[in-house]
Amino acid sequence: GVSFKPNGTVRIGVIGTGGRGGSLIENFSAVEGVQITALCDTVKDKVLKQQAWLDKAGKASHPIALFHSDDHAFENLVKRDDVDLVVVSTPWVWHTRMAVAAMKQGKHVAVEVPAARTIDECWELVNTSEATQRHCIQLENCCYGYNEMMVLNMVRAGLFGELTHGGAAYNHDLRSILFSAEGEGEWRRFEHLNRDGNLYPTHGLGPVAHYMDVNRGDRFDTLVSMSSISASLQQYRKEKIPAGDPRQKEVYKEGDFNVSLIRTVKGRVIELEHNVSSPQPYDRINLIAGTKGIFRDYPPRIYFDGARREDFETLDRYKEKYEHPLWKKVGELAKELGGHGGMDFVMAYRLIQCMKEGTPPDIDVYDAAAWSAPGPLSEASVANGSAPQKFPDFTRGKWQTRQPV
Ligand SMILES: NC(=O)c1ccc[n+]([C@@H]2O[C@H](COP(=O)([O-])OP(=O)(O)OC[C@H]3O[C@@H](n4cnc5c(N)ncnc54)[C@H](O)[C@@H]3O)[C@@H](O)[C@H]2O)c1
Repeated sequence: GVSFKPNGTVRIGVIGTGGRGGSLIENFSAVEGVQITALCDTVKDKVLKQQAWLDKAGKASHPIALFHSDDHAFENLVKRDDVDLVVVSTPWVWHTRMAVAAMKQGKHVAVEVPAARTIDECWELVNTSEATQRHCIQLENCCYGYNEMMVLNMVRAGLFGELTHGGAAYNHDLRSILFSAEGEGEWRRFEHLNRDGNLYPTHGLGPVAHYMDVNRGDRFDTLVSMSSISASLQQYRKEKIPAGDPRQKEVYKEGDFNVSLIRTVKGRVIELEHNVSSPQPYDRINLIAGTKGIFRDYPPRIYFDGARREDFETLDRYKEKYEHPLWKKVGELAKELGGHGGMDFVMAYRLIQCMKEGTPPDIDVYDAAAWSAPGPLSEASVANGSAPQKFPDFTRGKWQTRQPV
């Protein structure tokens, strides 16, 4: 809830200029009043490629500082006095370290998902953000999707009545990406070697947490989790990767399908799934239900108590009234730019709006910690026969008085 000095121009330093970093650079630099002033990656060519893109797009009228000497070059980027906001888009093991370094140098930081991989890292983010009074924003773009924002509006208008349960997932067939020779294939498959749980909880969970005012009137309390056997990556590898390839020797601990149940302090329940290994269509579930109705996504459909028909209907007849004002305002440009159907630009636009006005962001360090925590908590539950795990109260009691987004 900490406001800060408004920024006329928001000067951004980006750490990690790979696939996602490039897309974030494109979306942030499309927002008026943004300057990308510094770029960092361990691969020099990736930094140069982004610099060339900014140059060609006419967005490099100011000098851009480049860092690519080694794994710790980011420590020099975060020290610069021409950076207001640091964006972190690196492999997961680096997220917390980089976010903490940025805040300690007086910068707000926007970090890719998940912001943390362990409960200790979650606390490190919270403690550092509180001590430095700098914001740690988790870049959860799915909170800015068209359906998610419209449904949030409908929840606020009371259409679903008292909320009782939700559903969330990251079900995405990443097999070819996990075995690719570049990009995420260089690091993401390794997360499957020694971990078994929900490795990527925030895309599905963030929007449901917003519907339920988690950390702002309610709070995640307990989690139980179960994982299936690990089979699909081995099968895929057998079919697609040459016999002598060293990857044939890898042993994957991560089960193909992980399912967790989260109970909130107010007694609501969220079912949370993770599956990046099986052949399947993309699905974040995105379900919210209450005493008056239910919405579920993929495909989007809605049902309200008292409807004459017994089946779900589409969202169409609700769009005029409930389309979110942010989508009304920048939706056309967002769709033109295209990142994940436009949600990436809406997120960038909204975050820059907060940075310009000096107002607290929609997703703060308490959300970053609570939405990332199902990663380590599900691992602990799976390792202990699905035993319940308690969420720490990262807000230290403030969830009871914090106002909804
Ligand atoms: N929100 C979304 O929709 C979305 C989509 C894709 C990826 N992501 C997230 O974005 C992050 C990056 O993913 P990606 O797909 O771009 O992966 P990537 O492998 O393409 O990019 C990561 C980059 O980080 C660089 N890097 C690694 N260690 C570094 C260090 N110490 N200092 C500086 N740079 C370093 C790598 O060289 C690489 O260029 C991940 O956390 C991923 O989960 C989010």
